[in-house]
Amino acid sequence: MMTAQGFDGVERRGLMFVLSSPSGAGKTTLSRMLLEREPGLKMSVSATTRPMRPGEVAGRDYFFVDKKKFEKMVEHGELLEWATVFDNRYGTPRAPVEAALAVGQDVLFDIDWQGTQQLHQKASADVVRVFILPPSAADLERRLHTRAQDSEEVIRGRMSRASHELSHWAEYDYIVVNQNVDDAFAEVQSILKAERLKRERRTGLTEFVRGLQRQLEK
Ligand SMILES: Nc1ncnc2c1ncn2[C@@H]1O[C@H](COP(=O)(O)OP(=O)(O)OP(=O)(O)O)[C@@H](O)[C@H]1O
Ligand SMILES: Nc1nc2c(ncn2[C@@H]2O[C@H](COP(=O)(O)O)[C@@H](O)[C@H]2O)c(=O)[nH]1
Repeated sequence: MMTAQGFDGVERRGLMFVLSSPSGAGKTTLSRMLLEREPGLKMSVSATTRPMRPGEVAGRDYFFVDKKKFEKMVEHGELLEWATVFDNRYGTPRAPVEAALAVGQDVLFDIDWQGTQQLHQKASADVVRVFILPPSAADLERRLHTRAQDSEEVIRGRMSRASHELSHWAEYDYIVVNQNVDDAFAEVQSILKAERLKRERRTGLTEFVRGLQRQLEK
């Protein structure tokens, strides 16, 4: 049983908090804000076969591996989920996620709809799925350009896939439109806080309430 200590001292199961969106809608930005401001949350660092972008750090942003190494990870069952996205392979290393949940941390994922489906099939009760929408197609394209980390060709490819990515919005528990980043962050943070309080994952509630009753009946 994977349990976490809630901030109020009531034990609960750790949760897997997933952000998905079309490329450029703001998952990485919102993830960084969450990690800075939410204690008890750990980022799942994915493995990928895509080339490193300027400014990215191996082991922090991704584990950059070649195709052969990725295939070995799949073969050995080292990935909790994996998918091909924009012609590259991406996958979630299993061990760090299980280790974090075991010591009572929640885990944050920036993964696509295919990975989200796989996680949900494996552990639906512990997965919270949030889909981030851009306010408009023009904003999405502008954001991919201002990020200035991908070639024109890559940006065109991502824009042409955006509509297909969007088509999976209804598979998610929550939808956040990222117009103003502070507003979107506040919404995502509220979702996390509320999900942490859900009765079903607060395994220590029965004991906590019994304790209260004992005190009241003295
Ligand atoms: N609300 C916002 N308003 C304006 N710019 C934003 C907003 N949110 C994020 N951005 C900017 O948009 C760009 C893309 O954001 P980000 O890298 O977070 O997207 P992403 O969804 O993680 O993309 P990818 O899936 O390609 O990794 C970044 O330059 C980021 O600073
Ligand atoms: N199924 C998975 N999808 C992943 C994983 N890590 C990242 N992603 C998604 O890939 C695209 C592109 O990411 P980028 O960093 O190249 O812009 C984006 O939608 C990510 O959410 C993963 O481990 N599994």
